[in-house]
Amino acid sequence: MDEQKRLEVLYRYHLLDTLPESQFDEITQLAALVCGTPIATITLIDKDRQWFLSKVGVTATETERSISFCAHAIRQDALFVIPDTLHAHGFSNNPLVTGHPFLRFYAGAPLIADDGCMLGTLAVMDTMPRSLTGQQQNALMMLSREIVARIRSRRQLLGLCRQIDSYDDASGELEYAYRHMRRSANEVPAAPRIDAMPAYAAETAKGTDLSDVFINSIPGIFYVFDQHGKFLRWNKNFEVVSGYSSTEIAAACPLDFFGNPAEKELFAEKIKQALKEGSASLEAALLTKGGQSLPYYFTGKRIDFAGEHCICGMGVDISERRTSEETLRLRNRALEASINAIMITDAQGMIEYVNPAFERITGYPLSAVLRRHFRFLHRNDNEQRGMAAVRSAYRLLEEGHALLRSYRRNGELFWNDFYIAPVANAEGKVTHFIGVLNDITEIKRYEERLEHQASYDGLTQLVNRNVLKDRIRQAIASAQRHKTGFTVGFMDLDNFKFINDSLGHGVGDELLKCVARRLATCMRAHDTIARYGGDEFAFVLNDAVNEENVGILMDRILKTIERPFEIGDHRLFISCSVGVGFYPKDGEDVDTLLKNADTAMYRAKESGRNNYQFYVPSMNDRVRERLSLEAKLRQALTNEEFALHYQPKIDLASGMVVGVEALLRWQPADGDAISPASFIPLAEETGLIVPIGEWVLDTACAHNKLLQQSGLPPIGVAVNISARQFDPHALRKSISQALDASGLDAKYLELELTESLVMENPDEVTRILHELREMGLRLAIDDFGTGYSNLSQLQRFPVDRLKIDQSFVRDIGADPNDAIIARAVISLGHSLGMSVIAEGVSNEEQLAFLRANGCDEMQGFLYSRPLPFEDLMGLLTENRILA
Ligand SMILES: Nc1nc2c(ncn2[C@@H]2O[C@@H]3COP(=O)(O)O[C@H]4[C@@H](O)[C@H](n5cnc6c(=O)[nH]c(N)nc65)O[C@@H]4COP(=O)(O)O[C@H]3[C@H]2O)c(=O)[nH]1
Repeated sequence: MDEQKRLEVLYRYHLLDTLPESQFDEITQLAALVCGTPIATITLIDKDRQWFLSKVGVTATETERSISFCAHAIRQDALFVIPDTLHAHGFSNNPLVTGHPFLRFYAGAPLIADDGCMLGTLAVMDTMPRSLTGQQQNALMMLSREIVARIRSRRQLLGLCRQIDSYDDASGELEYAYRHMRRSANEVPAAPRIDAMPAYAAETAKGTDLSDVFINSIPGIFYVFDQHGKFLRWNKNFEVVSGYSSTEIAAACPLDFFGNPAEKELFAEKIKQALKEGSASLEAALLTKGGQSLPYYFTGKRIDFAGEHCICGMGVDISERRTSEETLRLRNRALEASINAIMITDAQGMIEYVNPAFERITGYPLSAVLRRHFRFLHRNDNEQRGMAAVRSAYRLLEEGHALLRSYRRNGELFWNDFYIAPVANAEGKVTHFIGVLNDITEIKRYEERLEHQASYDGLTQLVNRNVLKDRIRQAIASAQRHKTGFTVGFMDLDNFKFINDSLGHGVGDELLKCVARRLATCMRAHDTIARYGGDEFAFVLNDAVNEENVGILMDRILKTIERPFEIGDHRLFISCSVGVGFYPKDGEDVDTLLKNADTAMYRAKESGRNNYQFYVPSMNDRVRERLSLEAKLRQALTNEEFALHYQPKIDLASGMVVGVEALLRWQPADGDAISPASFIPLAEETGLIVPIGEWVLDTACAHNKLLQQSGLPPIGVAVNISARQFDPHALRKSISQALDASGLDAKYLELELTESLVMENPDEVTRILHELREMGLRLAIDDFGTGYSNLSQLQRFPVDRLKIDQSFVRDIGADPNDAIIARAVISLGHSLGMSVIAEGVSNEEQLAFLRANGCDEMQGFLYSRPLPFEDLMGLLTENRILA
């Protein structure tokens, strides 16, 4: 129907701008009562305004049509409900929502005239979001039809009045009818008094008062009682629920229906309040005839009925509400007590609630986040990956989960394991989302730590061997793609074990860290350096295939590592050996490349350490040899393949043998004798030098004691100690054991330490040498002149003897420099209070030079080669004097 036609119909009813009529007010009061709302109106929709034919809880008589909810409701012939205006499209900004009376709930039942024309609505409204039960909705629709029925009869009455007005000769009967009808149509009806009667006996009220049909359709109990507490009307339900008959109710007073004295008193007060203020409500237990207490919500309004103030009231069974309130209370409590942060947003993501855990985790209290979009938690980090899942959940109204970087109020990042789920209303429409925020920052950090531990070396923070292998794999793939190559290097620190053993693991660890840092300074950002294990490092140089350039880099590494390290009070000197392999020349897979670089590194060690070697295939032959030698060496001790030979030391002044040097010989059972120069370095590298060294000490001490026991004059025996044996604790122990077992006096045992060993870490060595001296031993520095002795350090060493290296002795006659050095060593030793011995003396010329320059002792082929023990005994017995 078009609007013009609708307005014509509306105007024909002559309803607009009329005086209030109690027959309509009664219905609005009932509507408010039935639906439990503070506001109810009968609204007629005029051209530009809505006009209230009757109203409860509203002061205005009309508003503009543009802001009217009813203007929307009349567009449909069913009940029009807005559960929450703030979430209803097109209503959240309505001035009646944002301003007084702040409407949050609206339900309007259309007033449909006979010809289908919409006159307006019967509407109930509330300032809280809510819904209506099915029964309440039915009641509202029924009341709206009742209004239309009354409008219709009102119109008929008005028509009749007009007809009667036109008949001057109206009869007295008609006159009476006219007056009566006029009252009904336009004036407050003179409702006949209803005396104490059963509900269905109040015939006089029918037609002009509430219809029995309506009363009995009201959910819950309904009653009207006068100021004296006398029941005038009630519905059938009241009788059913209370268990009392209509006669009993008629004889009862309202307070009889309460068992609890406090509630009785309260109800009496509420009656007074309703009579005085117009309305009152309360929750109390209704006592049935059977003695049952039923939780009920009572509302009562003052009405003028039967010529006096009465209370028209309803009672609704709230057992279910109580249960759901209890459930709600529990749920609320769970929300409040939850350790997870929980937030409730509307369907657009605007926050409506957050629990205390939310404030604890994010630092934001409820007041700071209310009506803000929850995305503020992600600050500028809104484009992170997890946000797509969250947005899609909101868009598709479904559950979602994402790991998000969220930010606390203080700006700190936290990892948010975020779950959201949609919440639908009674009609199945999604109105809200509930979000659970789990702060998993600690777990995430732990995972990162684990990940880091799985990839990085905890000490140096370099990547570990697993990552190194991955990087090599990547480098191979890239080199294959781009037809290029790269370099793999293996680096091992020389004599690291000595530092670790003598200075402790703390110093050793610090040194490794410093080495890692220095190594990093030599590399480019896209190269990889890894700690391979122990004192081994490995690296991958991407794109580096040129031997010359790589050689320059290797030199730089050697020089960098050579520089002294200041660790605590220690100034440490260390060198390294590096092996290098190129892809694809030296291996096309990870393992081969690493193996060959490792082989080259061993070659560098064999070549005197502190150098680098590029891999060449022949190195593998050497490695194979070395491996087989190592296998044999491991068996040599148990197979008793070692022997000691002794080379006499001669006092140059007397020409007499004053001592011997023990030199190790290895005669494998199934092959030729192997020179110590070949197997001692291998024994050092493999650690076998330790048990072998113990055997040497034991044997040398035992032999020397045997010499003394055979009646020969006591002489000293010198034993070589290599760097790997120089673990102070183990060394002291094996020396004590050897002396104890043999019974040899410590003063007859001399230890020969190489100059390089002594000078590498002079502070530490000085301390150990003092300890050894305290045991009564004698100490000598072997191969003197080959290292770079620091004279001030030398002075501090508690050493008895310097041994001029045989390389200087060999060419004394031929090379003037060697003669100068030999002479310098002699005078240096003497000036420091040490005796000086020359080794490798093989001819008279050398002997003459040494004598002429005041050297104290000599040893060498000139007098005797190293001899098996039995031969030594023969030589000493012979007592041959050096001429
Ligand atoms: N050309 C020549 N050589 C002479 C002459 N007089 C002695 N020699 C050799 O010079 C080396 C001296 O020993 P070293 O410098 O301590 O050098 C030793 C020492 O560093 C090491 N070594 C030998 N035995 C042991 C041992 O029991 N323990 C440890 N740690 N090292 C040992 O092996 C190295 C080599 O020992 P050897 O082969 O026995 O070689 C010995 C000896 O046989 C000579 O007049 N002319």
